[in-house]
Parts: sequence; C-alpha cells; structure tokens
Amino acid sequence: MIRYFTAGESHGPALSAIVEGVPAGVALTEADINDQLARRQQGYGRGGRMKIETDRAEVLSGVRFGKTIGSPVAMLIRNRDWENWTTPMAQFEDHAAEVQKITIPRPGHADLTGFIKYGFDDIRPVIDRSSARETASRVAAGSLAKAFLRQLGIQIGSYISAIGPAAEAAAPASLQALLDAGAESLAAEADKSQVRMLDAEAEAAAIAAIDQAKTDGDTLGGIVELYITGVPMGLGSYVQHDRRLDSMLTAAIMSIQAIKGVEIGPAFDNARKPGSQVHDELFAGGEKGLRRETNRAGGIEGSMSSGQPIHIRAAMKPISSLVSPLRSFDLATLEAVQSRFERSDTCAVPAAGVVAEAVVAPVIANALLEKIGGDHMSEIAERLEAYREELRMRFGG
Ligand SMILES: Cc1cc2nc3c(=O)[nH]c(=O)nc-3n(C[C@H](O)[C@H](O)[C@H](O)COP(=O)(O)O)c2cc1C
Ligand SMILES: C=C(O[C@@H]1CC(C(=O)O)=C[C@@H](OP(=O)(O)O)[C@H]1O)C(=O)O
Repeated sequence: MIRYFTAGESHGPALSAIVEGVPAGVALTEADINDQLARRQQGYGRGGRMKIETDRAEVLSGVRFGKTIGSPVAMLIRNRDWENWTTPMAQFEDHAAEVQKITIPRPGHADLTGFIKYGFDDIRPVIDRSSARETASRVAAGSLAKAFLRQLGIQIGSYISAIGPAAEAAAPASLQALLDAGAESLAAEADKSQVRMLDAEAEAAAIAAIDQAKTDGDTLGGIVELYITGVPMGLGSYVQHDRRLDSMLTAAIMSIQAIKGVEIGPAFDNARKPGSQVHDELFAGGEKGLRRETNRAGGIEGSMSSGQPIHIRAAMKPISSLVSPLRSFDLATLEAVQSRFERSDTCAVPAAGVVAEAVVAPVIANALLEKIGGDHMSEIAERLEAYREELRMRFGG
C-alpha cells in the first residue's frame, strides 16, 4: 500500500515527501518526476512566484539503477525563494522583534482560523503551510504512482472546461479519441494550451477573463475534468464505507487547496434526469466484449471501477488573495480594515488539474494492489494480465 507524507513551508528551505509502499521494479527516470513538477508550474494567470521557482526533485532514497527497490522514496524540492526569507522564516534564530507580524487575515484563506487554532500572534506560519506550494510535494509523490500505473496500461490525465464566469465548454469532439489513446494523450493535448483547455473559443474567453480579473485586482476559479483510463473492472468495493473507490478518489481531490466541489461523471446533471436517460446499458460478447456504450456513471458503479474511463469533475473556488481588498479586521486591535494583499496567483485552475492527476494516482494504485496484490512489477503485471484475460475469455473482446 502506497502512503505518503509531505513536509515543508512555502518560504522555508525546501519541500519534501516520503512515499512508502511503491512496489519494487517500477522503472523511473528523473523526468517522470520533474516533468510533472514543471507541468504544475504552468498556466496563464499564475503569480510572480512561478518565475522564481524551477521545481526539481532530489531523490534521496528508494531508487537504484533507474528502478524502485520497494523501500521508501524520500524527495526534496528546494525553494529558490528561501534566500529571500531566511530572516522572516528563520528556524532557530529569533527574529520576532525585527519581522513585522501579519495580523490582517485574508477572507477565504486559512489565515483567520489557522491563527486562532494554533495560538499564533502572527499569520505567517499559517500562510506558509496552508499554501498550495505544498502541492509540489504531492505532485512529486503522485508521479511515482503514475509511473507505476502507466507501466500497467493505466493512465491519468486532465483538462480544464471552465475558468471564471464563461459557460463551461462542452466536451470536445476529440475527447473519445484522446481517451482511447490513453488519458495521458488527453493531458498532453491540454498542456498545449496556456489554460489547459481543449476548445479554442473557451481558451480565448478564459484568457480574456483572467486579464480582466488581473486589471480588476480580482481572481478566478474554474472546473477541472479528470480522466483515468485502462482501469480494470472491480477496483474498490461496495462492502464497506472506507473501501468505496468513489469516496477515496473524491476525498483525495477534495484535499487539494481551494477545491470545493467534486462529482463523478456528470453527477449533478444526472440528478435532474430520469433513470432511463442516465444509466449505462450493458452489453457483452463479440469483438467488443463486455461494455457499456455510454459512460454517464463516470466509470464507477457500486463504488467499484466499471472498466470504463473514470471521469471526475472538480470545482476550484477563486483564489482568495485579492489585490482589490475585501473587508477584514486586525487581529491585534480588532479594528475593521481592508484585507492585505499577499503575492498571489490570479488563477491556478490549470495547475490544480495537474495536482488532481497526482493525488488520485496512489488511490488507484492502492485499489489495484488490494485487488491483485504483489510486491514487484513483473509479479503485478502478470497478475493483472491474467485478470484481464479471464474477463476477455468469459465476455469476449
Ligand atoms: C495550484 C494552486 C495554487 C494556488 N495559489 C494560490 C495563491 O497564489 N494565492 C491564494 O490566496 N490561494 C492560492 N491557492 C488556494 C489556497 O491555497 C487555498 O484557498 C487556501 O489554502 C485555503 O484553503 P481552502 O481554499 O481549501 O479552504 C492555490 C491553490 C492551488 C491548488
Ligand atoms: C508557491 C506556489 O503557489 C503559491 C500558493 C499560494 C497559496 O496561498 O496557496 C500563494 C502563493 O505563494 P507566494 O506568496 O509564495 O507567491 C503562490 O505562489 C506554488 O504553487 O508553487
């Protein structure tokens, strides 16, 4: 079972991750990790920090001769910005007297509640750990599970269907072909766009909306579309609440900073339709084998993978650090004041898509390992192939 922890402050010396339980024998290159980190840094509307950082993971353990060895993988991602923060974020020297305390919380961020919960007199430590800078560690961790899954024919990819107030773009005509080629083809296509959109008109509208938000000192959210292809039938289970694949996947995505809604397939649209227009009819036999000809369930039935692409949609709220201030108050004096601005992205929805890909990878990897077991790659690949073959023998395809 893959488990991981992250550590690191946004303006501390480095971020880190320890990933435990990656099977042995997973082929791994530095690019498998660093390309994902670079993708996470992209996106129109990101702030000044992304010009400072060029995230790269230093792998400290768990890999030998380009393959995992089953032991924990420790990774370090240095913060280039640290050199500008050695005084306000000093670990052992006490600079409290020289560093101005931050006492005005931003509405919508973790500032107010974190300050009170942890008993601080300065919001800085809240800002530094609640920051989505932490998602660089999660993307590094997820890239290991992604590599493991890729080598078993399971791919994860995402694109963005909405940014800001413009109507959500309908799924493009090319979507099915991209999914047939594997969800990483979908992601590669999305990565060609600065906003990771597949529709040229929607892309132009999103860029214009981000420019307008920037001019207005405002921020934007949007919608991530995530797909996982090649998932065999039967991962997860209906028998116990904590084994439900949909609940594990949505919890992982909901754990991403600023994600406030998650649905499997078009769940909210389905809720307004009769069952006859929602449920995917079942077919078997012939060259196509076991199948459904629609995928309105988003690839999950009975909390188990159905064998179809898993489709998850996630809503990201607008960034909460606004140049044009909102009303707040000073925690030191309780005086009503305007919120203060902290360097920030205007929109980070494209990056959130990359993070979503990373956080679901260990969930799928663990559900697969639970189903077929195995400690090393060839054992796992053999067992998965035997399972797929058994289904083909029984149902065709
Ligand atoms: C990739 C990414 C980048 C983000 N960048 C910013 C940012 O620059 N400024 C900001 O205020 N919030 C940013 N956020 C969102 C905050 O981290 C988040 O709103 C905050 O931690 C409070 O948590 P919550 O929104 O989940 O309640 C970003 C989120 C993600 C996923
Ligand atoms: C640093 C990253 O994102 C940060 C997420 C973030 C927040 O509040 O979540 C606030 C900003 O931090 P800073 O004040 O250092 O510019 C973003 O840049 C990153 O994604 O690597």
